[in-house]
Amino acid sequence: MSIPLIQAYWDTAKPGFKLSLVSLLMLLVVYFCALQFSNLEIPRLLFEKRWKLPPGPPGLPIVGNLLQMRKVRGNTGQIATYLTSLSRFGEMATLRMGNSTWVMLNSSRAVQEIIAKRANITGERPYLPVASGLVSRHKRTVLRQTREWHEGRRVMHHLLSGTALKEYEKVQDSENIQLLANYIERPNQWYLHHYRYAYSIIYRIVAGERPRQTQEQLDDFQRVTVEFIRSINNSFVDFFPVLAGLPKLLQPWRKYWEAAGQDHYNVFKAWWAPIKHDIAEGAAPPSFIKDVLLRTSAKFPEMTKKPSICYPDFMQKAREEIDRICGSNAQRLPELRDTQRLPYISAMIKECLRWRPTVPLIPQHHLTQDLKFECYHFPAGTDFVINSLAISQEFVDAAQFKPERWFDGKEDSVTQGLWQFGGGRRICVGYKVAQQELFLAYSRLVYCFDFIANGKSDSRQLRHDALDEPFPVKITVRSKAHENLITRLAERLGN
Ligand code: HEM
Repeated sequence: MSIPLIQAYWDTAKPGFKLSLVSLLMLLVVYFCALQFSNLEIPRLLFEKRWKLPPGPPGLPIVGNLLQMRKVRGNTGQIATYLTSLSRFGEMATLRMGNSTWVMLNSSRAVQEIIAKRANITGERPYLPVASGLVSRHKRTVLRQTREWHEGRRVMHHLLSGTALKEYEKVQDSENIQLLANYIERPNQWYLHHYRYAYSIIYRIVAGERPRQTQEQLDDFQRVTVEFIRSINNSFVDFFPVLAGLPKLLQPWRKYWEAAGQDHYNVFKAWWAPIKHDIAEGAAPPSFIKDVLLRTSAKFPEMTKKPSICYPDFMQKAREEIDRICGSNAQRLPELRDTQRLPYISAMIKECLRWRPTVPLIPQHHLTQDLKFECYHFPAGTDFVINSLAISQEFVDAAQFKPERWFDGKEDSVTQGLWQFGGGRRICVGYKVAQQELFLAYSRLVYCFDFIANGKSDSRQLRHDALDEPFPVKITVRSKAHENLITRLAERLGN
């Protein structure tokens, strides 16, 4: 309704109606203020003198820096500029995000000190009524430390590391051969193949069998995963969680997010139903779900990331390294057991993750106790955010893509010197699986395919969460011998 219309309506309204409307509005304001006070945020701010936080950019009253962040959100180039610019305040910078206080960790040292060394008090997530509540029904594992989270995390850790990891090598190998075969059949749909590769591995680990979902179901799964990731820190309400305490009638946003949550639930339920049925019938293969998940609750893996674009010079160097081991005439594919002998490939993976971080804003780590650190004093409730974009600029010649910078004997560990997988108690539980996946994908794609740009693209706009092609690239198989190798292996697997 436009302002003149509201004015006209107001002028003709009966005085009794006006009075009740004004009273209602006043009641709402009082209610909102009471909620703010009971939330402990306001008392905390009133006694702010006790606390000493790092400096940060000025913001607006009430919303703080929220609008600045919202303006750049969704544009990888702009968000990179904004987040990188926060380094001008030092190793840490404070952002007021509505009711929340974000302390951005702009240096590797700060992350090491706050997130890794003090993991016991920085391992919680903030309360996000929309992303965690309405969209995820408090079930997604990236969120708060409920009893379910502890159990889920313990089980996933057991599942995704140690000796279990060795057992997945076969799964990763065969799904990777499928990826290569898909590249030969439909090279222009490369981005879809990567998604299938990542999710097939997780599905096989969890369900113990190859996925049997239709393309439509797969698309739905990808869509809800992307929607969930986009919902994190997206709604205004997540920055003013007290609003979630209003009577439901006064929460106009609720309907939209509840519908999204229901949709996500339906998609997951459709995936889960056939496995559940097989287990009930005793026909399910040995798997994680059969052995463990039924006793806890269904957990769904987070979206995995795709290998990034490779550049010709580095591609050439990497290829020469592989050729020395696998032969330039397609004698065999690189294997996980070759990792130690292919340090350039490992370094290239780390450099891709540093150069264009796939997770620009690592989800907040919520402080559960007051913390004195160096000259600062942080109140419990502060959110620490690993600013991976700022950290990626700490390197010499940071703008350059230089795999060699990682030659320190720890090239094959994606968590050494890199925070792309987070840290502390919340470190990505799947990073070892991801590392193996990335190694197989990078080494084999570099070995078997040629990549050239297929049109203009801005390398700062990689659109990692895009559902269509994130950047234009033309892909051709390196030689007939490489094609034959892939086809032969795919046939042998019956893929
Ligand atoms: C290139 C691939 C990947 C990247 C860059 C990545 C990155 C991340 C990051 C940054 C976090 C948050 C860490 C923090 O808050 O400190 C995270 C959490 C998580 N990741 Fe990954 N991840 C990847 C692959 C995977 C895979 C393959 C799996 C599963 C097999 C996985 C499962 C999880 C889970 C369950 C969490 C939530 C952990 C928690 O909050 O307790 N991720 N990941």
